[in-house]
Amino acid sequence: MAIFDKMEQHDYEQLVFCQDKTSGLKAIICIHDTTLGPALGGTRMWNYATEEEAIEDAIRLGRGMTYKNAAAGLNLGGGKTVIIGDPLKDKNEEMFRAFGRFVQGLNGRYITAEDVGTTVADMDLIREETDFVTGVSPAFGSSGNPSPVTAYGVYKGMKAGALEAFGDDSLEGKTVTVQGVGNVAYTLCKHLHEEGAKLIVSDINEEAVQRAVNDFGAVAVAPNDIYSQEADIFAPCAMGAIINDDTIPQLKVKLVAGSANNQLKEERHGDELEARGIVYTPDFVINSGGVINVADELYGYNEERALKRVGTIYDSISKIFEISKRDGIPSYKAADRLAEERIERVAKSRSSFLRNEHNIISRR
Ligand SMILES: NC(=O)c1ccc[n+]([C@@H]2O[C@H](COP(=O)([O-])OP(=O)(O)OC[C@H]3O[C@@H](n4cnc5c(N)ncnc54)[C@H](O)[C@@H]3O)[C@@H](O)[C@H]2O)c1
Ligand SMILES: CC(C)C[C@H](N)C(=O)O
Repeated sequence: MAIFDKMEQHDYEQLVFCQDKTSGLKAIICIHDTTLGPALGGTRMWNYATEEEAIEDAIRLGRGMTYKNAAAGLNLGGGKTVIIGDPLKDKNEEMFRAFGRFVQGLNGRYITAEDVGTTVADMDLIREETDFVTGVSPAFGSSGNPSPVTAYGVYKGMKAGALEAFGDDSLEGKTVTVQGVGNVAYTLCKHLHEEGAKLIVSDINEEAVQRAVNDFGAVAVAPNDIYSQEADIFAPCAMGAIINDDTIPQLKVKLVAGSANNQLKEERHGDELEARGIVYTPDFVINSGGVINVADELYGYNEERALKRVGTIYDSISKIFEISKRDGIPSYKAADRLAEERIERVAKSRSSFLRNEHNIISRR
């Protein structure tokens, strides 16, 4: 793998490889772009089959955070970490503390939080070693687990998507297929159930499926059968690249709206959804509730302020559909444009300020 070629392709700033023999830590921190501010993005722990797969995930996710933070109007750049290992078997205290020391070594260029496979308890361990972590226990004045807030944002964004797809933003009576009923999707299912939606769920974890069946009357299907269900909305809430050549022809829905990062395997899959008349709510906009919530900690966490801002995901998704129609481009491109234009504007205006400008870290 030609790593510098890859970094050059999408203009990545920095990849940091972190190794600690005692704890077994093998982590890759990707800092994609810090034009808007320090790179904020979660830490994913996953049992990657190869190191190449881990690097690929880190860089795709890191770039996604640049776009997410920019589109959300945050003064933050984008980055992400992947830790190679099984989150159910390989975690230990020393691992997260060693990771925290690596984060501290970056002196604020990167700020971490939760992602798939990591929890508030892991963030508390990281906090023992660094100031640059969010999503730690509320007892430390933090916002805690970002997942329920992400779910609230996805719910709001799904309603905006429903308005576009069905001409009405009510989800009552709609059938929603949910792929992966983990931390985010469990709360999403709760909102959908409360509004009167019917749920069809799949997960590779049988316990997670059972919980959704028991708590929300969801119908369970096998993981590979989730795409072909007769439904109105598909909510991908597990891993990325699930909108691809195999899955698109199976979809019978009119709307794709879920929390997973990097849902489109390639950009052309966004074009394909558009061509088939399936409305797509861009992933990094609809799932930005968690990062908006943890970013609020950098100003001294205020729940009311954070939730109010997360609620505006409805308007952001609607705005993307407007740009999409105005410019005659698919929604994923409209979202990219929104983020890229903001980064360009800020980069231009910054050139007229002094180097020690007002920034989020200096205000902590
Ligand atoms: N947690 C957040 O605040 C947040 C914020 C933004 C985006 N996201 C993204 O949302 C997605 C879900 O995050 P989460 O925090 O809920 O993670 P999670 O690990 O709690 O949940 C993911 C669930 O997906 C299941 N899963 C994995 N592969 C599957 C497959 N092939 N088919 C069906 N189920 C499968 C897992 O068993 C798990 O239950 C991830 O892509 C994550 O990056 C999360
Ligand atoms: C900063 C975190 C809340 C990041 C989150 N896992 C996301 O992908 O947005």
